[in-house]
Amino acid sequence: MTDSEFRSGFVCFVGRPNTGKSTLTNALVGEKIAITSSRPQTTRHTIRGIVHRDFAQLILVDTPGLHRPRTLLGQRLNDLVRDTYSEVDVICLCIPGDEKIGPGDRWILDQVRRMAPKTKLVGIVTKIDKVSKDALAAQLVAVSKLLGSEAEVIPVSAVSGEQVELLVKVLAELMEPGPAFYPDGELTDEPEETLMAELIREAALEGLGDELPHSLAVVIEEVREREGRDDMLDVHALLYVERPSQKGIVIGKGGRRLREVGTVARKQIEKLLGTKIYLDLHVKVAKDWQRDPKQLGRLGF
Ligand SMILES: Nc1nc2c(ncn2[C@@H]2O[C@H](COP(=O)(O)OP(=O)(O)OP(=O)(O)O)[C@@H](O)[C@H]2O)c(=O)[nH]1
Repeated sequence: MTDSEFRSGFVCFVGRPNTGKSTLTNALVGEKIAITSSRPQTTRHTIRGIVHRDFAQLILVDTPGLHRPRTLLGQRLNDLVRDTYSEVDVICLCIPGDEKIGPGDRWILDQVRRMAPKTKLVGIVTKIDKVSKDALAAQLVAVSKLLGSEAEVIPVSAVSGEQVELLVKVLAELMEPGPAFYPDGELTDEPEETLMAELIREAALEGLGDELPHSLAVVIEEVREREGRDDMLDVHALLYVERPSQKGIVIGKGGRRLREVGTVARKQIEKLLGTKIYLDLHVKVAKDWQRDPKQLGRLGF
C-alpha cells in the first residue's frame, strides 16, 4: 500500500460463465454467509459478499447477465447492469488461465467499456493452478494486450488460494480512502428471502433448457416459525411461469420434478439458515409477467 489510509469501495466481477467468478468470490469472502437485513443507502445493488481486511473493505456486488432487451424485464435488467458498471469503483474481467481468449470475452469487455467508460478495469487470470508457468505467462500477455496497458492484470487461483491476498491489495489500492461501509462481521446484506428465492430458482432451473430461465420467477410468500418449535421454519414459495406448458415442465410427471426441486432447495436453505425447514412449493402461471409492470413490481424487479 502506498499509504496507511483505510480504503473502501465496490467491485464487480464479470466474465463468461464458468470463468471462476463465484469460486473467487467465495475464496475472498470466506465460507460463512452471515445474513443481515441492514441496507445502507450507499448501494441499490445485490451484494455477494464483503471482504474485510485491516487496511480495506471491498464490497463485491452482483450484476445480472446482459440481455437482448426484447421485454420490459430485459430492459430493466440492462439498466441495472449499466448502473452497476458505472457506480462500482472497479470492474474485474475474469478470464481463465487455461482457455484461449474468445469472442465471448471481447463482447463482455466491449459492453463494459461502452456502458461504463470511466470505471477502472482490472484483468484477472483465474484457475492458475491448472496451467504451467509458460502457459500462464503467455495468457498474462494476451489479457494485458486485450485490456490495454493501463489495466493491471492479476493471476489468481481461488482453489489453491495463490495470489488471492495480492488481489485484495491491488483492488484496495484502486479504491478511494474512506471508512468501511459495513460493520465487521457482516458478509452479505442480502435479505434472507431473496437468497431463499434464488436457491429455489436455481434448483428449479437445474437441467432445463434455455427458454425457461427468463420465464421463471420465485416469490417467498410466507416464512413462519412452526408452532411450538423454535427449531423449524415453514417456508411457502410460489414459482411463477408464463405459460401452462412451462408449468408442466417445472412440476414434472406426477409432481416428481417439483418434489426433487423441493428437496434440493430445502437442503440448501437449511444450510444457509442453520435451521430445519419445511418447504412448500406451488407453481402458478402469470401470463406474460415479463411485460407487465405491475407484475414485475410484485415479483421484485
Ligand atoms: N482448478 C481450479 N478450478 C477452478 C478455480 N476457480 C473455479 N474453478 C472451477 O471452475 C468452474 C466454474 O467456476 P465458477 O466459480 O462456478 O464460475 P463462474 O464464473 O461463477 O460461473 P457462472 O456462475 O456460470 O458465471 C467450477 O467447476 C470451479 O470449481 C480455480 O482457481 N482452480
